[in-house]
Amino acid sequence: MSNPVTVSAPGKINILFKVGALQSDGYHEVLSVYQALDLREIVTVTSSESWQVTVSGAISAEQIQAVPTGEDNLVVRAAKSIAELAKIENPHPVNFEITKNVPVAGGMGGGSADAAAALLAVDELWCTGVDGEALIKAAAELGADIPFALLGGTAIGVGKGDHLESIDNVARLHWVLVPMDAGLSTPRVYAKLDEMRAARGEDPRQIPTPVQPEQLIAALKSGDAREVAKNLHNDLQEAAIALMPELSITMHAGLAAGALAAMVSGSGPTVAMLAESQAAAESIANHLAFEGYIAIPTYGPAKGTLMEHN
Ligand SMILES: C[C@@](CO)(OP(=O)(O)O)[C@H](O)COP(=O)(O)OP(=O)(O)OC[C@H]1O[C@@H](n2ccc(N)nc2=O)[C@H](O)[C@@H]1O
Ligand SMILES: Nc1ncnc2c1ncn2[C@@H]1O[C@H](COP(=O)(O)OP(=O)(O)O)[C@@H](O)[C@H]1O
Repeated sequence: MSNPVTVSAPGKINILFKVGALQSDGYHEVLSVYQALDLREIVTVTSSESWQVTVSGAISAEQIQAVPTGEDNLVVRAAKSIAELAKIENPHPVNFEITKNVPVAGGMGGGSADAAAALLAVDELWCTGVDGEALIKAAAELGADIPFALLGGTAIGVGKGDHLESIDNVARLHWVLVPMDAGLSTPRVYAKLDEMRAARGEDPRQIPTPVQPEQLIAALKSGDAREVAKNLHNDLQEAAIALMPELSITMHAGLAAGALAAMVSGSGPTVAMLAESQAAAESIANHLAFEGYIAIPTYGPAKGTLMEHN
């Protein structure tokens, strides 16, 4: 029996998210400025008699129950893609213990982080030696956000969000995250955006390719959170708010509590609020908690997928 392997991977926010044209495969061309956050998922893998997934963590019991524990969990699919890459016909079953710190179905890539951690952990457990490029390709096939969960830091993603270029020397940003009780389905939010675009006479298949956000990149390097705040934008936000109107109330509560800006994270419904400093993030989180919100202060950029001390 081999020793357990533990790997951690970060949740993310999209500091900027532009949605271009709907493609024939049902995906949209996007431009995403991702930032990995210091909120990490931890996945421990052990050889087992059968495939098993257990989920625990700092998030609510309802959220934990929303995570599938069968073959449809991304960690099991990740292991099977490693087996395929390494040409292992009858892979030895794996027990996965997932410790979640990222809100579920919140637009923060928690499932993608679990998958990224599982790819690395199973690769190590089975000693397959699948190399970096093959691993990244397998990641992209499992989900558009998984290559970024492997990479971490701050990066621009184009294509489906999976063609990545790191942005170096990004100053630390302090965020407050407010998860909602219910989740939003990613495909549903994209479909709602297409519907809203069509209703105002835009053809969702003819949206121009998003341009490089030079001003945002300069602001990220300058360390001026106020400049970053001016350049936050998420094309999916209007669709997420249309599906869950109370998001506007949460965003206003964040601004009233002192946030420089508030936006829906990715496909939502988590709201990400940018703070001027760590002290400001803690103060905003305290104000919001007093009003009954769950509010999590954190920061980015954080490291990508990492082996923990095994
Ligand atoms: C919106 C974003 C922003 O980072 O993530 P979340 O905020 O949900 O975490 C991503 O684009 C989601 O990435 P991810 O959740 O990995 O997507 P996938 O599993 O590959 O795809 C789920 C579904 O989302 C839609 N999808 C995803 C990516 C993309 N570029 N265009 C799309 O239209 C498709 O309907 C697809 O079937
Ligand atoms: N390991 C996993 N963790 C969370 N969700 C998972 C996992 N595997 C599959 N899922 C499914 O993926 C959906 C999206 O979850 P998640 O990645 O947390 O959110 P988002 O795509 O909004 O960032 C969930 O509703 C859940 O059913």
